[in-house]
Amino acid sequence: TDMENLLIFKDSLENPANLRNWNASIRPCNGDQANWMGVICVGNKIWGLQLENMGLGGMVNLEILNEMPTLRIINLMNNNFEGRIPEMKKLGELKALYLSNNHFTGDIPDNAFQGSRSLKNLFLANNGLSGEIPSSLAALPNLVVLKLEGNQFVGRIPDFKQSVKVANFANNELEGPIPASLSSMSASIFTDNKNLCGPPLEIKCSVTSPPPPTPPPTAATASLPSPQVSPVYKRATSALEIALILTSILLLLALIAAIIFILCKRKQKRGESKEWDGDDSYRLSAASVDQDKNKFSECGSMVKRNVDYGKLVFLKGEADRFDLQDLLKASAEVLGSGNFGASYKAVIMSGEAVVVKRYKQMNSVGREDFHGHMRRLGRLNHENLLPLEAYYYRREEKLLVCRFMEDGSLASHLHGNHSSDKPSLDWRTRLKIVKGIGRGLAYLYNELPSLVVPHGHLKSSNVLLNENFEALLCDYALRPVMNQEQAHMHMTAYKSPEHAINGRINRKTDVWCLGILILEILTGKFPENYLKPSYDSYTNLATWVNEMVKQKRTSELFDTEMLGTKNSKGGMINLLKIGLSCCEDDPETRPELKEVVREIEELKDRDEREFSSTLGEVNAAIFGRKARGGSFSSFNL
Ligand SMILES: Nc1ncnc2c1ncn2[C@@H]1O[C@H](COP(=O)(O)OP(=O)(O)OP(=O)(O)O)[C@@H](O)[C@H]1O
Repeated sequence: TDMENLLIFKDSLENPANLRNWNASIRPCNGDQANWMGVICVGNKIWGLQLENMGLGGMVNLEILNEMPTLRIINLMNNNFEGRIPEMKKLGELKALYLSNNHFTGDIPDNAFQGSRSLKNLFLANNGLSGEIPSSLAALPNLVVLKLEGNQFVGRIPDFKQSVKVANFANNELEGPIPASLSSMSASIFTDNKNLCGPPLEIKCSVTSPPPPTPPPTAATASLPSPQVSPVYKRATSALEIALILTSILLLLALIAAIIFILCKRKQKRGESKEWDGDDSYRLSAASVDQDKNKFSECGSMVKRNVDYGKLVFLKGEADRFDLQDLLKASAEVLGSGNFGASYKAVIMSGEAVVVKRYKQMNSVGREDFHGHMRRLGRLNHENLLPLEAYYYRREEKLLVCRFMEDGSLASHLHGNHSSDKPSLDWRTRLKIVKGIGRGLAYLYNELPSLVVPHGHLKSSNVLLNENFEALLCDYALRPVMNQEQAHMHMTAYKSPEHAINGRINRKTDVWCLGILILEILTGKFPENYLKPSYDSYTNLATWVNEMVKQKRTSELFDTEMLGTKNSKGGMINLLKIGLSCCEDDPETRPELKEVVREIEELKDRDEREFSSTLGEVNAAIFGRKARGGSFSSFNL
């Protein structure tokens, strides 16, 4: 059984301390819930192994995994596994094999991947693999991502017939012409090899003579440590060049000293006045904050005793309704400590309730650019956006203020406890919310065309609801001012497959977030539960939905707490298809946001079509679309 196989696998490990709960007394899966660490379950079947970064090692018995035909993902990255890569050809349905950053060695048999017809992602980077790249890889029909960098592969790169989207062959000992199918890729993925030639490299291949040696690096790459930098080139660094470098360093030091001097002078001029020299057009002046008086205790910690600080900057052109002191005096309630800092509900003297969000990691732009961006956000005006009312700037910390929404977030409605006061959202309301989200997003795309991800952090806790269940997006367009590292770690956009695979986000990334949100709204499942600690593109809510559809369990997908679904299944299925199309791994096959919003607008809450008649079609649509190239229009029933 799978359980026995996994126990054999565990026994072969040197240090399985992290797999303590793998024992015969508990079943690995309980439905979709995993009882065993690192096991992904779908319907009591072991669907994946997510054992990244677990300190596992040794010459493990990977062959045993071949006996588990339900496996779709094997992720053993960042461990200390040794030995040879097993032949995985028995696992015809395996979609992703992640073995990068281990100590696997030896040749891979040429036919090792014969029959791995579903394999999409293969990560073998940074091991000690040698021999030729197996030609069976080049014939895999669905391969999309191939990472082979940092090994000792020799010989030629086989001619990949399929359309591999992301690949890396760098840092091996490969030689010969780069196959035409890979010639449009970036040259950087072929760097540091023995003797590769042909496009995209600028080295021409010669048929008669051996390929020319690697040329000396260009100025742009000269400073990078590279084993390919020729010793001749190194010697060519003349005394004159060294002298030039030294002179530049001296000039730079002089410049820094001058800047420090000017800054000190300026500070002296300001004297003891701690007035914040903000943007005059916003009449920013200092306001003394007496911390002892504040009841806003948590937030009070943001200010130091007896220091003057700037005022809140109001963005809506109205007279300042309250100031920082009012906020500090207000009774405050912690709404949550989000990923970027805590959020508070503060009720000020007038009885008005506002939300104050503290951000400590919002320093990616200087003061002027920050003000500029806030003003830009302040100009936005749409019924599906929660307006940013005011902000407060300090280098170490920013506060963003908006209206408190009594009716809470979409997340609390979907995942909170329901009562007669707060019943579960019915289908009609869910569709209305989706339409509102779509309109809000489309507006952001129109108004902020220069942003790669106009929202960037779309998720159900950032969709608030008013008393009529209209959706209002919040926390939008903050990416440009957020610290890179924080953004990468916490913003929803950075959980997209494109970011997981090649570290990039793009204009379709918000579409992916919208897709996941639609699936969350329909299934009632919380997407974070489907993101494993070591996120990869194959473990998200969409993967689970796709799997359920494949198993013909579509009727089980929908949130059982969703009321008012009678005579509406056609619309629900159509929305499910739209959601799944937004979650295509490959951004190019995802529809444009405009197109998605148009499709959503066309949905009706009453769709008389019979559920059963659409079920077969959704299966066909989901599994046929890849073969048809993923066109959105292929979803039309
Ligand atoms: N204006 C608002 N009115 C009512 N509730 C709000 C408002 N803004 C945020 N909330 C709720 O307050 C809670 C905390 O929000 P916060 O933005 O700090 O964190 P988050 O959305 O959970 O995560 P993240 O930090 O990633 O944005 C969330 O449940 C959110 O839905």
